[in-house]
Amino acid sequence: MSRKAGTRAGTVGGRRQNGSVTAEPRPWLAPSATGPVSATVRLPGSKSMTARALILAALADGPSVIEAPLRARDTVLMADGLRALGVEVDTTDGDRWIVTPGPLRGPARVDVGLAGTIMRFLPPAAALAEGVVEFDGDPHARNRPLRPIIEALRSLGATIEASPTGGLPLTVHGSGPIPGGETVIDASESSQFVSGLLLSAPRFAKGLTLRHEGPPVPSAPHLRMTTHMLRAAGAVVDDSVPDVWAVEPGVLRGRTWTIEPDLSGAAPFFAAAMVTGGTVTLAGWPADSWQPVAQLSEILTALGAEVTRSEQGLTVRGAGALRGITADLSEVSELTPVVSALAALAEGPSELRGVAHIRGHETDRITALATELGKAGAEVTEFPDGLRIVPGALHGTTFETYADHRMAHAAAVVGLTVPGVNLADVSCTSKTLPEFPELWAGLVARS
Ligand SMILES: O=C(O)C1=C[C@@H](OP(=O)(O)O)[C@@H](O)[C@H](O)C1
Ligand SMILES: C=C(OP(=O)(O)O)C(=O)O
Repeated sequence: MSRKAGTRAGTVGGRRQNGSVTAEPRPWLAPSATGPVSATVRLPGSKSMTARALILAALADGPSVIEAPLRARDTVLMADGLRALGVEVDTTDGDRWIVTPGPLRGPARVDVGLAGTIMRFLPPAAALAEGVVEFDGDPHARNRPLRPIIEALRSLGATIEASPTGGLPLTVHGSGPIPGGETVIDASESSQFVSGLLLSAPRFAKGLTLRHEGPPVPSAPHLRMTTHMLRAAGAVVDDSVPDVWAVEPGVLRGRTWTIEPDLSGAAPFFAAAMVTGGTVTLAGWPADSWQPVAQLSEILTALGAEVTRSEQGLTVRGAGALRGITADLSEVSELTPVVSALAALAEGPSELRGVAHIRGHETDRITALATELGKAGAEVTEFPDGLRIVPGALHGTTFETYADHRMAHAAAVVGLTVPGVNLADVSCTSKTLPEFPELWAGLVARS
């Protein structure tokens, strides 16, 4: 599995649906392992880092290069959205994207697909443009929370028409950079509200002082990724006061971004080592990462894995049976589906809490996991903010994926040791790793 092959095979094609491009449903039988899986995997770049690099490059004072980007539906649609706004994004070389900023302008139409990063990171950039910019996406994208960031943008000077629910479809009426200044937001439904505002804030006339008020903001490591990358682009950011972020108005510098392999995308591959008692190494892992590797290691270790870092990369070794865990996953909520799959295969019960907001992810992940793992034979109780999972004698089933890539990853993990797990549609993996079915089959073939 070369990183090159991984980045090259990205496809985003398919039938048009509600103005968006989605793939044809693709039923898929999850392959079962015949023994321990032992492999070194090379995965494409982080979705979150690629999205941030694209925005920061588009708002910079000169060209930028994005090395080892993720080429998947979320990042391809982000690049398309920036192009629609007047930014040149050359993706001809899949390993080295070149972004050349230009004056941001409408009229433009942006298809957000089902990407939280696009629907929350691009409207603030559109508020810097001259002209009308329209946003819409997949049917479920209209249900994902957006109101708090739209209201914050309005209070900072933007003119935005939104649907009656406060979300998509929406239209930004731009007349050049908005004033910016101070505002308050409740970002408990998504850290991306904060990240989206901060990324464009250096270009607001007065910068931004943003204060969060409400239940805790989830996904703290993603907020740190945002402030790290802003500073790396030359922005002056103060996050010394909890729940307050101040960004000075100023110039963002064009630069070379090197994107780390996607840690969340690696989670199912690590899970494969754990479920089969094998070893999986993620190659190309940097010594100093901007992704939440400490949190991932802690959770996988609690479940019974051994996690080590070496020159070869980040290695997860299945060290025998899986243990049930009690964990607060709020910092790494996007891992909930794969961790739930591991919990369903563990020796004892697990309780995963602190993730109420994942009901607003690609699907309501709490209900979806309860339903599908329940169908496979686990005893699952839903809480408003999580799940209790009691493993049972699991059996094959048709596993719905709800257009959610991470539901597909969870099903694939269960299928390693449970024959007959049929995914109703694996095409949703194109969101962040279009080559997932082939990479997974190659991995399992090595068991
Ligand atoms: O900023 C980002 O790149 C992300 C932040 C998180 O969003 P939430 O805070 O909505 O969970 C995470 O779950 C998502 O996959 C990516
Ligand atoms: C929550 C996720 O994505 P998004 O960026 O669309 O919110 C995810 O990838 O798990």
